[in-house]
Amino acid sequence: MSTGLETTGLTKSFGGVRAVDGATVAFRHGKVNALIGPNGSGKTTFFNCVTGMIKPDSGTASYHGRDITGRPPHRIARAGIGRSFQLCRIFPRMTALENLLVPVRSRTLLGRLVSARQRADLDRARELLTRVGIEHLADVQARDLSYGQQKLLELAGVLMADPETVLLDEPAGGVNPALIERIRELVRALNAEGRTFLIVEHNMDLVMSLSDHVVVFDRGRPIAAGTPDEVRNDPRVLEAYLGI
Ligand SMILES: Nc1ncnc2c1ncn2[C@@H]1O[C@H](COP(=O)(O)OP(=O)(O)OP(=O)(O)O)[C@@H](O)[C@H]1O
Repeated sequence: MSTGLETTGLTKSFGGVRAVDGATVAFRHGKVNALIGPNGSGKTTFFNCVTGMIKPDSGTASYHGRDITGRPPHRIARAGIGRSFQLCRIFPRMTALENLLVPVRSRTLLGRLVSARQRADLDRARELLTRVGIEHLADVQARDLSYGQQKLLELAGVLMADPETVLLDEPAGGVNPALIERIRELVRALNAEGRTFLIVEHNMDLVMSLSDHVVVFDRGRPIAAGTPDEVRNDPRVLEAYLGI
């Protein structure tokens, strides 16, 4: 079993609240992993710690055995981890296509000057819009896309950097059933091509149908991990969710 992203004793407090409390987790590399748990159990904070958005107070995060604890987001991205956000991060007045090109272009000055590179980026952006099924919306301003379409655009944006591991924060939240189905198929296909996924999601149907490995958080730390069937039948998980 190959491990990519791992944490040991990861901890982050906000004031008196231990949002992440000594979390030791190993995700399965090459697989679809899900991180689930009740509201406020620390999933997003955990995500933010491993992607460099916030610095943990203590503990470590590593990727393929290399320490990434507290590294800035661009360094972690360069190591091969891409992420989406719970609330879409897009530029509303830019078109869908422009949204995919902005982060790439601004990455290096050289990149901006080399037209062959620009053409390659443009080709890739169009290819990814097609891949997520919104190529017909390439020239539409992002603010005029539906919320689900914006999420697909954000996924395309994450894929622009060609990350080996993709972290998705609530990809199905607020998205209509048809687009949830598309997201499910996309994750399956991208995973079959070798991409690892780590998904924070409340939609249990999506989690259970998509994941190889599910980690359940409660009060800032994992309380169970295993296949969907294993966690579904775990009394600790039922207790955390239902308080029984
Ligand atoms: N920036 C912050 N300042 C203060 N408290 C925070 C901050 N971010 C998170 N928290 C608190 O940390 C705890 C964990 O929150 P977090 O958002 O990580 O949980 P979550 O599992 O992602 O929740 P949800 O499923 O509702 O998105 C909560 O009690 C939350 O109120």
